[in-house]
Amino acid sequence: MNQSKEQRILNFVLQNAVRGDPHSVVDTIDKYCSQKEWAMNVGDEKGKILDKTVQEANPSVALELGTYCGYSAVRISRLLKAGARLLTVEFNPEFAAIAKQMIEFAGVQDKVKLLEGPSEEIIPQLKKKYEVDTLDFVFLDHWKERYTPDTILLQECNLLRKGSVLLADNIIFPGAPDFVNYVRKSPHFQCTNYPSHLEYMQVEDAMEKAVFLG
Ligand SMILES: Cc1ncccc1-c1cc(O)c2nc[nH]c(=O)c2c1
Ligand SMILES: [Mg+2]
Repeated sequence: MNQSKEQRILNFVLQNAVRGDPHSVVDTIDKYCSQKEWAMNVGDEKGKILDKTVQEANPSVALELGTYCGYSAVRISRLLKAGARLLTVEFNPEFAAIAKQMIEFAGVQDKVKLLEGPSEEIIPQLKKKYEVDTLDFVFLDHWKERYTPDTILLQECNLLRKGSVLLADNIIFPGAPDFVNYVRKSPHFQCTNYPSHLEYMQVEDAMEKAVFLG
């Protein structure tokens, strides 16, 4: 039966990237998705905003909602200090299987824990089952309808501390207007907007950073 787009992306990486080199995996996915088949990786332009935000936060424990093929999990984990870890959540089992192989090929499997299931089920398990105290950084890149409920759930589960950094993708396209309204109106968040473009396209998009104030 014919391959999925995600399997074709993985195969291209396995054949063209350097095993154990996260930079080459990220660059190779960008090459494939800009030249051959579009895919919803955060991409290099927004990826540079992600990089700067991660470096600034310098997290010990980071959470990603929406793993997809593992592009941003590899991109984030290559910036983590020794001993720091990334938990990444993926609902779609096909995507999770691809991402697992992508993460292992990149050689970042010791920094990244891939959790398969719905974010609303996994978030309440983070403290007890995954030994998380609080989260230093959260990348929201799963489904726009879940951005606000999951941000509220993170607070209800006491997973945020003063200074925890949330960064959300796709604020303009596909768009997450309720999330933007929620964090910008909330006295508990200090927000910054980063205009950019949809990955691999000349369509406008943006990222929103929301720092938890406690
Ligand atoms: C799929 C798609 N088609 C046209 C325009 C944008 C998208 C798109 C782009 C993204 O970066 C996404 N990130 C996380 N989750 C998504 O569902 C998603 C969808
Ligand atoms: Mg996205």
